[in-house]
Amino acid sequence: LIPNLLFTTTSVMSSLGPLCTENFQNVSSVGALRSNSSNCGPRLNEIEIAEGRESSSSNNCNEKYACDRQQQDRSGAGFSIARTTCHCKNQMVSDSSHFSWYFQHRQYSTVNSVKGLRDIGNKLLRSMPSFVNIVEVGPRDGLQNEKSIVPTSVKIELIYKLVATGLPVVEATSFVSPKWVPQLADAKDVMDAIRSVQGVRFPVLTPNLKGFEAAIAAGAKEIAIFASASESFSKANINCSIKESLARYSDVALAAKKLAIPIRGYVSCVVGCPIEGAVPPSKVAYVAKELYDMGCSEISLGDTIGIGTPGTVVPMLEAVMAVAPTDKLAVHFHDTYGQSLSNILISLQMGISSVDSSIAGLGGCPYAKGASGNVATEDVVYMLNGLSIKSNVDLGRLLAAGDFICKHLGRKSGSKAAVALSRITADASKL
Ligand SMILES: CC(C)(COP(=O)([O-])OP(=O)([O-])OC[C@H]1O[C@@H](n2cnc3c(N)ncnc32)[C@H](O)[C@@H]1OP(=O)([O-])[O-])[C@@H](O)C(=O)NCCC(=O)NCCSC(=O)C[C@@](C)(O)CC(=O)[O-]
Repeated sequence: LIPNLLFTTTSVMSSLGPLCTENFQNVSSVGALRSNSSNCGPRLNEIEIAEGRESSSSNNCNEKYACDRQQQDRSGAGFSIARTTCHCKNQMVSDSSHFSWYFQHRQYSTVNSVKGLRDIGNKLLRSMPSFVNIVEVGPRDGLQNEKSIVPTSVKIELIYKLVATGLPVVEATSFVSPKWVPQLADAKDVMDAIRSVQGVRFPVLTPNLKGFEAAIAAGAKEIAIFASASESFSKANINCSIKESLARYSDVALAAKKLAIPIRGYVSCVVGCPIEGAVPPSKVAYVAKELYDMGCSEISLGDTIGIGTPGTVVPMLEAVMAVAPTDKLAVHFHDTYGQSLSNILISLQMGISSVDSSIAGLGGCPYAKGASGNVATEDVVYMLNGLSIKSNVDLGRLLAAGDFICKHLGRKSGSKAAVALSRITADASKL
């Protein structure tokens, strides 16, 4: 391996200006765009490979960088990697506020500059939050649709691995009818195993008082209730009308309040329903307001079948923001049409700072035929890092968690970032 080798992964933002390397087709980092002035370094948010060395933070490394561009490589899948050899007195630059990870004895880190982002004269980017709270839904939403029952021990290990990434919230399981969702029939055992884990919130889904009581008995400290903006989906998912569901949830909310248990509320089918088609924003706003008035501390807006685009998400968010405070809202996108990251980006631009996602893009609702997985947590973190938005989640550890569950399920990761990063690592090991 060549020492001091720097790899840069990038995604298209070419309209923001030329880079110091010719024909750079992809640039993922706003910071990188800013920093790529004529002297070529240091790039911000680059993925660095510094074999066997600790990355160190250095503010004055900029002047000490000598940057010899070597070549641009194009892998089979059209993914381009610019290979650049950089020499820096203090070795690779790393911002300790960003992630680093270890893989095959090399250290990877992204370098990013919050200041860089602030300096950007682009009001769309400036309007975004500086921190995003990621709600990991993999162990629940991700696994609930799996045909073969995943052993409880695997679910527990997955949760431990997710906790180790720094994720602040991991939706652990559901206390729903095992006749409806057999995969999560082991909810009590999962909760037993994570009872003593501190510092992470583990909300669980409760569809009624029976589920609430079981969840509390199992040690749940936070619950989630889930209504729909579509009548037909409400019937298919929880066997009652929207009105009946809200009455049920009102009882659950009351019981939760008595125990000071925080409640997360979901609205599903926020842009479309697998049975009814388009769902008007006013219906979403109605259900969101009901949940807000019940005392939900956060309301997650779910594009259950992943058909939304920024064109449909914006009016939906506008309608909901008119009835509930923006800081109480989260977004929950499935990636059926590959729109989830653009939908998240526009949501961030509208002031949302809480995003649901699922490790390796696992997921799908058993009662929403054809819906694909949730947006992958790895992809969300990769994008946030590129935007200099903190999440305190370690991408390397996420990759390990995704790898673990994908191996168990015997399938490829649904995260594009995870697949691409594993390819880079494979390339690097050949050098
Ligand atoms: C709501 C019910 C229970 C109504 O189901 P039901 O059949 O109308 O309920 P029931 O009261 O007639 O009870 C039927 C049986 O279930 C039992 N039961 C009843 N409640 C519970 C409970 N809590 N826990 C365990 N068992 C329960 C109950 O005791 C009874 O058992 P039996 O007497 O026949 O032996 C059912 O429809 C259900 O569990 N649905 C959950 C479906 C589900 O989990 N779907 C996936 C959620 S994903 C989602 O909603 C979208 C989201 C959140 O991810 C966001 C997005 O992507 O948009």
